[in-house]
Amino acid sequence: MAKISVKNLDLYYGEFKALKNINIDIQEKKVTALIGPSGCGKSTFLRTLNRMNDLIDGVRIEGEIKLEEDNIYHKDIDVVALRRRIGMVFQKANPFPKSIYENVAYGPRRYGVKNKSELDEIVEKSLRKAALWDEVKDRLNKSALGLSGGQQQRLCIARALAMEPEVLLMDEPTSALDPIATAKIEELITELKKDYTIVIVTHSMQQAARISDETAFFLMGELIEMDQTQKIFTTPRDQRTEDYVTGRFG
Ligand SMILES: Nc1ncnc2c1ncn2[C@@H]1O[C@H](COP(=O)(O)OP(=O)(O)OP(=O)(O)O)[C@@H](O)[C@H]1O
Repeated sequence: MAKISVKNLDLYYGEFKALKNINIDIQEKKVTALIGPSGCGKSTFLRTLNRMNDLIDGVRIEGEIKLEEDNIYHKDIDVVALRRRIGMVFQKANPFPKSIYENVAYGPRRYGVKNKSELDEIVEKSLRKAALWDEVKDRLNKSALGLSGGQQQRLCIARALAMEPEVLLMDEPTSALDPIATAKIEELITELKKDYTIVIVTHSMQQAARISDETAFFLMGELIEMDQTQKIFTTPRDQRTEDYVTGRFG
């Protein structure tokens, strides 16, 4: 089933057309990988899904994106509520300079959860889901900035999960991490897709092949091809996809 459905999407930065007539269905509770050479529009596309591009001056968007039945660019949509439903994790882990506990409790508290035991429960549940609880349970009140890079990234995932999103957007979440920390995040993503729909931008084709169910290949603002990951990496339909996944360009 399509969780997000994108129809005839164009995006302009001023005069520059960065996305050209994109049509994609993103499947519920699957991992969808976005791949393609630098500058092809992967991050721009990812950001259209929870309207993060709204924050950039001069951006114009045409076309339609639906989250289930809701048109997310409809003028009456509550963007804050939308971003609760579609959470995001960035390339560089960006914990707040606060305690581990406060990083996770921050969002729920802002949305009105005041009760301490309720917050404790959300914090524990989110950290467990992010496979971080065992490593931090004895130092919840220590600064998040004292964690390793990989732990910080899992904390950012826990912070996103605390908002109980339906979709998680990840923009190159492991590109700043070593292989062991990367493997942990990949394992976590595979676990999380049981409950969440995940869209991940990655520069690593090995990573896309390891963790995603569907892969979309972008080139110069166009979606060239999208299919089951295995198909994209073994028998793609388009010559340009084949050239890219076999390393002949990019
Ligand atoms: N804020 C912006 N203003 C103007 N142009 C932008 C802006 N952000 C991105 N672009 C342009 O849009 C195009 C797509 O950029 P985008 O960052 O989405 O590509 P990408 O595939 O994610 O690249 P990378 O893999 O290097 O992160 C590029 O030509 C880029 O220069």
